[in-house]
Amino acid sequence: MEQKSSRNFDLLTLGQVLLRLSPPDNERLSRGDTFVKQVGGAELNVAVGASLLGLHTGVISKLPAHDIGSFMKGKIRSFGVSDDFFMYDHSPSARLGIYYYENGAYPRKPKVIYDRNNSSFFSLDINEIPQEVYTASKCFHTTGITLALSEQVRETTIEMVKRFKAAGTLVSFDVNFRGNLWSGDQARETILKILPYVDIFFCSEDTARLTFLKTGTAKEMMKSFTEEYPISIVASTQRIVHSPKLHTFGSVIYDAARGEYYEEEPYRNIEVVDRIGSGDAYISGALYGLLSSGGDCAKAVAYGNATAAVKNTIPGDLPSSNLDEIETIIQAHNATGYQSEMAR
Ligand SMILES: O=C(O)C(=O)C[C@H](O)[C@H](O)CO
Repeated sequence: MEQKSSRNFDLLTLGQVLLRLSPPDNERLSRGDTFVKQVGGAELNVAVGASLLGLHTGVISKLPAHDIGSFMKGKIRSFGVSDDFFMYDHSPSARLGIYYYENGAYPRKPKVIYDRNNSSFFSLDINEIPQEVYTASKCFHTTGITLALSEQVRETTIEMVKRFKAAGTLVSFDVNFRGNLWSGDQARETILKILPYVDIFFCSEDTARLTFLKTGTAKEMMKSFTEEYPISIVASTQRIVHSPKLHTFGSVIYDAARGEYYEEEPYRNIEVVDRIGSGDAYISGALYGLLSSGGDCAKAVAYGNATAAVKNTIPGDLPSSNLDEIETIIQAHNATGYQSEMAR
């Protein structure tokens, strides 16, 4: 796995930053008088998680040039994530994407309502992205959410993926399939166009089967991506939902150059408070593991699993663990097998 040490950033992510509005406690979206403001967006979540672990990260995005944009910018900076590559929309109709989230409580499911169409990010054009971005970072990460947003954003993203790859940047991509943004067929058709440029690929077993129509075991499917495309690393997370508030989380990583799979005992009996963003937290930990070690997949599994497991226990989209916390949790996980013992 090649890393260019002269690059200023370890990780740049591309995506829409979203304002999340949730009624407090278990109140419903259709009732109540108050919303809690939170900050989200899959690619921002990854940049925040990796920054808290110690990587130098930034987000490439487009925000409205008004107070709501400033609120987001302040929040993002407070996590040490750079706004060097923010573009601003000065038009009178500039707006930030919003999503409304209602917490679930068994047997009522959680609810997501997007209000993001035609927000400022949707006008992101390849010509407004500064050329220096393509050589600014060791790794570039984006997701299927960004590709799903609009034709304009899709074209910009595909072109950026190609330019980052051509500039020698490691390209990381998470399918992150959202059925409320596009269909499986649309996702497959689009993502297959960028897989020739992807180095690190995050794809769940369900998505491999349902979206990419793969068959076989989870490990066979992971390997098959690397046989069809020049992908170096495939990571797949696994979640078992024992009850709405009690989950098991683990992952497998396949290293194509070594022809080896890496996995560890999963985290069991996670007390889930808010699972949103835990997949992104996993990616932040896995990329930290890879980028801080020159491609050690065992480290990626350990840091990815621990960062995701902890995120599940915290409200909001963003990870909040620093390196000390994650390393303490990894040590406890390895030494005592506490989570494993509890399940036996
Ligand atoms: O759903 C989206 O598009 C978001 O980006 C909001 C959340 O932060 C994201 O889903 C978590 O992965």
